[in-house]
Amino acid sequence: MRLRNPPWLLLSDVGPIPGLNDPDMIVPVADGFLSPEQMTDTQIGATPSFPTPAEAAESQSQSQNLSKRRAEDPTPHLSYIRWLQRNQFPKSTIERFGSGYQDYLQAPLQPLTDNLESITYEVFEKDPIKYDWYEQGTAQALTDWVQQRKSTSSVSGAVVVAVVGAGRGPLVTRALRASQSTGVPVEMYAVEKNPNAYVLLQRHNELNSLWGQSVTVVKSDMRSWKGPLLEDGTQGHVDILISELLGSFGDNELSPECLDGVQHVLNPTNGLSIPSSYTAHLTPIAAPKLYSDILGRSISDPAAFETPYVVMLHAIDYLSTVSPAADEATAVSYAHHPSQRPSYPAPPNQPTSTTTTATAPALHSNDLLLPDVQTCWSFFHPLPPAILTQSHLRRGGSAAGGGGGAVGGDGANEHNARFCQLTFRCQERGVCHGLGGYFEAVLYEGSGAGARGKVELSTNPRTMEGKSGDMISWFPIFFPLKEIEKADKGSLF
Ligand SMILES: C[S@@+](CC[C@H](N)C(=O)[O-])C[C@H]1O[C@@H](n2cnc3c(N)ncnc32)[C@H](O)[C@@H]1O
Repeated sequence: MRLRNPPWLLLSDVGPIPGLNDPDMIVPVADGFLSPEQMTDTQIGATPSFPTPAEAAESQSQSQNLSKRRAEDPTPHLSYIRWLQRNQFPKSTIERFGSGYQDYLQAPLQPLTDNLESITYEVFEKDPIKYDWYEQGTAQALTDWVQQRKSTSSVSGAVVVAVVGAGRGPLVTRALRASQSTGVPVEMYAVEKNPNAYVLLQRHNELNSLWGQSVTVVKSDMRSWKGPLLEDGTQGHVDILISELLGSFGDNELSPECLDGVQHVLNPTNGLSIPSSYTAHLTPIAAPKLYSDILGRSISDPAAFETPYVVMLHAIDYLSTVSPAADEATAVSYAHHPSQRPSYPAPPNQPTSTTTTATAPALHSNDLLLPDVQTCWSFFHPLPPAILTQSHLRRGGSAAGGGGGAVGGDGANEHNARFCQLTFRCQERGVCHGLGGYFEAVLYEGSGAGARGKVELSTNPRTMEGKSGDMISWFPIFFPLKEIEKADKGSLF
């Protein structure tokens, strides 16, 4: 009932529907039948208390003040189904935001190669969680900086902060707010290579009272930025580099490559990056709808199966699951789990006396299990200087490395190549059409006495609720398999 295209519901063995052809007997749509799309948020969000079918029929007839004939409700089954449809469980924020995007395959963004459009930034900026978390992480980092008495890279003593890949500037605003709320002064830089976004950054600097022309806006690829220009004409360092260059699978929008390229501006002793690390995660899924869509595309596009897709996974099944008991930490964060939902009353054909004590319909055993989402690999920033030195030696194919291979012409990026082998156990028979991919990121983790925990982002269905529930900026990624894999109960992938 909550699907984008709601299903037809066929009632069988319910007897004739009196007056089916009598227009007076037909319950109008507004009285009894609303598709999920027609419901308002309040209707969707109303907490259902689930009366018995008889109560549903009665309250409906009362509230609608129908004629006596209608009050008797010759079709309580229909009334009940309609009532259920009106009282569906609330949609999560991402379900509301992604309505219309379910199972819609999109090519991942390439913000390094392409310049994003203003509307794309506007969509990012609607995220109710991401920017708050960045502000919190930055505030913690600034507080720790002062408490740990670290020296700064500025003459004034202010902490030098640069937002690299600033877009239209929301992270700059959040960093300035963090400075304001913590009372730690900052010297602020905004670096952006997209000429359209650069113009907006300049405008913000002129018009936004919080920015107050205090931000140095730099139009540059971060990898060729030399760092803050000092009064004596030399180049200084940055204390905190803030970026948001993450793709649905963590590194797939080239965050590691960009941040490695700007690390030379970072304060070599105390400099830190927000985010400080990110990890990629996978789980095998059955996704027949996505598979047939990609199969269709492959007729005209031979690379259709070699392409990862960003997609709001919907009509899928997790093939490998684990019991919540095996993982209490993640079970706690699984607040929308079906087992925690209120129970529906018994179906209409049960006697009234038993419906009041009815229990929830039997859940499929898979409903009680969590997807087995495993970690593939991690990236950390800043990198140990020795790794970057090695990378520089490899650039251009020097004797110290070179050869290239799969990761680029000259081997300078070999330290960012990753592979992994994972084993998944299948609980039920199924067909694996591909892998669902997710990421987790640590924005900031305090250290030492008084540290206030990690500030993290996650799209991993196992941990998202606890780390950044309601975040909407990223849909999962889907890696299709060209040769689909049949799996038996208990088999291993
Ligand atoms: C995902 S957007 C994030 C924008 C903004 N920080 C936000 O959170 O709304 C990434 C931004 O980084 C910029 N970017 C990507 N690679 C870059 C590079 N090498 N140098 C400078 N900017 C870059 C893109 O143009 C884009 O504006």
